[in-house]
Amino acid sequence: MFGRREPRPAQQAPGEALRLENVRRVYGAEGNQVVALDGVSLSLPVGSFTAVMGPSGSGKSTLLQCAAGLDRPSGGRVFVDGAELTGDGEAALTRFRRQRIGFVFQQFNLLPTLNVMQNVVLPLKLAGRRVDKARARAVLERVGLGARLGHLPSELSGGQQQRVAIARALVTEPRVLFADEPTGALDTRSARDVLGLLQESVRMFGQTVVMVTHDPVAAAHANAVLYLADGRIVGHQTAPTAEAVAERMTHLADEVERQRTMAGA
Ligand SMILES: Nc1ncnc2c1ncn2[C@@H]1O[C@H](COP(=O)(O)OP(=O)(O)OP(=O)(O)O)[C@@H](O)[C@H]1O
Repeated sequence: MFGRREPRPAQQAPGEALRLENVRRVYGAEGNQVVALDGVSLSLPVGSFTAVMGPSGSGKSTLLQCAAGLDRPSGGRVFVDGAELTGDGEAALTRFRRQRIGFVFQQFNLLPTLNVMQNVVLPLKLAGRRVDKARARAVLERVGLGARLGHLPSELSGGQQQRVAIARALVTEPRVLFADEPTGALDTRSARDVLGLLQESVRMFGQTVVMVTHDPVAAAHANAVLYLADGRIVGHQTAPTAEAVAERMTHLADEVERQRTMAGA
């Protein structure tokens, strides 16, 4: 449970980057509750690239936020690289996040008054870590922005801004990189670049990536797809193709609709 004070020994299998045990998230007060996650358990190996898909409202963002320590589950446990996201209050959770988690948002979330280099080294500063500018520059070169270090976010395209956001997440060498609709605000070509970068970080650097997406083409860049419906994992697919993902999503939407109709009948 969150709120546990005693550190616990690692519960995970070797090579496991992320583990969720029966995670629940219930929003709202008694009598007016929404069950966003209804007992989700999963285990993802180091170096895996997983896409999370499901109909709107199925709990994808909630899953990502709970796994990344941005939100607290109502029940269940989350382990990142063997360590439990313990709940000694917000400060401990924030520290955990800064040390172990990278997060990429749909809307980039760069600080507008800081230039590219300053944005990228910010997480190191916040974590009280040594700011290694040479390393930050190397990461920015890797994402193709080595020549834009002094530019403000407003001077970059959406795709470039997202690549800065990815560099900012990678510079801390996170155990898991979470991305919530990272290509949702991008044109097709920029989206392809960003997905290529995520793939490269997995293939070349053994990064573990978990990405929420609505787009079957984006999901096909992952090694596996997890399907959510009504807060539960209802399917898993390896080596996905865009066509297979689109077909599965169509069936899933039909099935959810059918079950909701039956529940309301
Ligand atoms: N802060 C909140 N308060 C109350 N209910 C919430 C809150 N956040 C999410 N929910 C509800 O929890 C459920 C899951 O939401 P979530 O945003 O995780 O779904 P999603 O699959 O990411 O949806 P989408 O694809 O539309 O972004 C939904 O029914 C949503 O209305």
